[in-house]
Amino acid sequence: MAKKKEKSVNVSGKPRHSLDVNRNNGKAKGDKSMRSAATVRRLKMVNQKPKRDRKGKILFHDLQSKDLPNTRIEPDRRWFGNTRVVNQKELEFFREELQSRMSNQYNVLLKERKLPLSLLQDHQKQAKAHLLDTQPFNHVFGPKGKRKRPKLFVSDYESLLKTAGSSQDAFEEKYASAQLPKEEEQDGLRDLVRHTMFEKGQSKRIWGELYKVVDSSDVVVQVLDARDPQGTRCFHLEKHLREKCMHKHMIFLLNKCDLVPAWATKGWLRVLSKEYPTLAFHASVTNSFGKGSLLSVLRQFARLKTDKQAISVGFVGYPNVGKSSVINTLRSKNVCKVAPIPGETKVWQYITLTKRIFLIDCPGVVYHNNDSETDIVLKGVVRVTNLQDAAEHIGEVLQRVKKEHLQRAYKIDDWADENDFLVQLSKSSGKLLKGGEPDLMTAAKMVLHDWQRGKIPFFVTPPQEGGVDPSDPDKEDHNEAKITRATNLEIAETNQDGAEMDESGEDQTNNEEEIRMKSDRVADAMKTIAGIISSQQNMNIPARK
Ligand SMILES: Nc1nc2c(ncn2[C@@H]2O[C@H](COP(=O)(O)OP(=O)(O)OP(=O)(O)O)[C@@H](O)[C@H]2O)c(=O)[nH]1
Repeated sequence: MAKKKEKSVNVSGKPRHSLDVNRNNGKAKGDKSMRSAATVRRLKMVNQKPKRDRKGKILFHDLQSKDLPNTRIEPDRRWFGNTRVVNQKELEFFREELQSRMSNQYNVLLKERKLPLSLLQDHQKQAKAHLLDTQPFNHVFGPKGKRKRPKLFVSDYESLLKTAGSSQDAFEEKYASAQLPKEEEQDGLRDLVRHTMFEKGQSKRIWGELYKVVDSSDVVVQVLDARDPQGTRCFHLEKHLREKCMHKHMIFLLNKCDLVPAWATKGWLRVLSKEYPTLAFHASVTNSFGKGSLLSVLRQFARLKTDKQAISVGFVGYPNVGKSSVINTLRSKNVCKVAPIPGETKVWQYITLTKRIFLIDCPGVVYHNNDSETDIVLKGVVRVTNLQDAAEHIGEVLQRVKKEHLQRAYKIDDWADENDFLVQLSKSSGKLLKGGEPDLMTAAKMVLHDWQRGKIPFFVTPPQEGGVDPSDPDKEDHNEAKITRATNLEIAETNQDGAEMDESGEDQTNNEEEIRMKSDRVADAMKTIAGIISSQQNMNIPARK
């Protein structure tokens, strides 16, 4: 039997090799004279040596797999849920495109929360040097990186310390000399006068009211005085809205356009429309101008916010520019208190215009700037009755207003200086003190009152564009094309990404459909607004003759 068995395994009849795993076939299990299969395998493993080249570098090793598994795993966007993987080029393109879209006031971002806006903002927030802002990606990180070493201008630590010390001394010297005159100027009395009289509309309470109104509004209407639109603008608020509340819309309303010539109003409309949609307005319950246009614009904004039951429209601006008057005009009745003195509106108030539009009146806010006391008085921020040195500001009035207007308004032919003007005025108007002395203070207040109420014609001329004389009505057409181009609307098509991200086919189609409808609606609304704005410029604007 043993012979038979041997034949079946070892056909050749030769003794088996000591490294043959089947060598002990047929032996009893406990027989230790032969290597077990496990021992043979272990020994084989130990004896396996790698093949090396002449320099000793391993060419291959039996224990090492010849086809190395690919340990790099391809990124798959599905791991991250609703995200996309983009390369650096695409990212840069996205940033530039979105930045340019957002800087245009005539664009509206739909589904803003679905856009990775942090990609835009985060990189600005980073305290590091913004290398990629100044150089393309390939020049900074790519294989052909061209980054230069910083120029330190010092060779060792000691000289670095020395340079730092001397530059600090130079800075302190410069800073101290810059501070000195300010400290000298600050005498307590002057400060007190400035505080009580000229800081109206700047209190914390008033700013609180402004932010309450801005926070509650979907559309912010900045009411500007047509006589000095740039002087009554709040750049601070505009920046705040641009940076922090991009979903809110802002429009400019050039009120009191009846006090300036039509060409000046049209000029300002052209200039300001490039930044925000701008409308001309004359507030009056019985005989207004621009009411229809403003109502249509507000209705278009209401159309944009279909997700809301109603929109709120906040009216903000300098004191006395006519915010309350505009609201009264829209409602065609006196719902807000109006007065020819600044600071009449004390707190914000809600007024219902239609079922879908609420209006909010805001107290007048004065924005921090470098205005002199006379500028503040002439912007109508201060109540003239409270002025203690009204005559001081008359010189500026005489400078700003054309002589013929003053001659016509006060029936004075000529004057040497402001004092002479006031003396003549007080005599002709009977403003005399005891003993027949001219009451210069009362005469000066009379002039300032007339200025604030628009009885003395004055306005700031709009900047000229491309050498066109703004006072020349024949040349107005040159600018017409420009404004139409400026108001040409583009809609940010950034929502495509949102649609792409949806995995399920049906949802995606619904979403795309919804987005397309919304885009169409936004495009329609914005086009209508642009149409209203450009058509207003062709209307007969009520104007001072
Ligand atoms: N000529 C003219 N005067 C206007 C116009 N709009 C307002 N006014 C006058 O400007 C003055 C101030 O108007 P208000 O509506 O009280 O101004 P406000 O901005 O609400 O003022 P505050 O209460 O200080 O915020 C009033 O005497 C109005 O009659 C306008 O379009 N044309």
